[in-house]
Amino acid sequence: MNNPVKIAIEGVSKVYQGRIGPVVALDQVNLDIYAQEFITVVGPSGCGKTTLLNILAGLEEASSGRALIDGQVITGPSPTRGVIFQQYALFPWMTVRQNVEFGPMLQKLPAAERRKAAEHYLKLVGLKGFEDAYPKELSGGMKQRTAIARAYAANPEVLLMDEPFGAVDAQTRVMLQEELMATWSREKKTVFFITHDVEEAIYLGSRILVMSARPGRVREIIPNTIPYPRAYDVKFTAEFGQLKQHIWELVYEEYHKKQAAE
Ligand SMILES: Nc1ncnc2c1ncn2[C@@H]1O[C@H](COP(=O)(O)OP(=O)(O)OP(=O)(O)O)[C@@H](O)[C@H]1O
Repeated sequence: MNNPVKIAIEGVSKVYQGRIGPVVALDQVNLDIYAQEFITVVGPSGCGKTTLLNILAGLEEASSGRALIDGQVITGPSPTRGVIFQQYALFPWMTVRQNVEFGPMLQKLPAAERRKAAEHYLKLVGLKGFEDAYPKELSGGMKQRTAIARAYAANPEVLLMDEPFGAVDAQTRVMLQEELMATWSREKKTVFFITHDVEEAIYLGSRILVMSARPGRVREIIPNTIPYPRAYDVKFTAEFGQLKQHIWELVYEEYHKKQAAE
């Protein structure tokens, strides 16, 4: 890839002091993520995916090693890095529009521009007409769409997504995947996207990071050369099938290592 390195993960390890002793969540993870890449991350449960994302978000500190963004060590959260979790974190006392305008408001954008940004992204995620609803009046999928619109509207350079579509129904999930890919193609953000779903990882990712069972290490990084924009039926091609088989085998192997260790 010719783009500059946007995020550098250099020898990152993380040890938690659990009640039954130390837990090594990450062990010497090294990875360069280039500007405008779409990295998807898969690996067995507990292999440290969320821990790695939290370190990139600046929500947790590495025990050793370091993570850098644009050459600067990450020391805390920043509006240039938008985080989307599986459980939509919306402000319940704000309407959909107010939630989406929150980032632009922090950035002190004039009211008219904030409104324009909110309208644009709410339309994009299919929530036009629900601007004045409160989160409690929305379905799970709609809440997650609001969370996504909110993250986009803050216009971050990097999107850190932790199983963002894990809690929505299958049809909504497909729509959100397509919308995310379209937004990424248009706005060329750098995306770090965790998923349990191997198909989703291949459909979206320009590279797929497979992590080993705990302690989390880089097991393999698989380039995905299927050209963008990818239509949904790309999933039925031979190239997709081969990637799927390879990644499944890796994940399956790691899953069994995890079972054997427990
Ligand atoms: N705050 C904490 N204190 C102690 N141990 C923790 C803490 N957070 C995570 N861990 C442990 O670190 C390991 C990695 O957790 P993490 O949530 O990063 O994994 P994950 O790959 O995201 O898992 P999943 O796919 O199930 O979401 C797990 O063994 C977990 O129990």
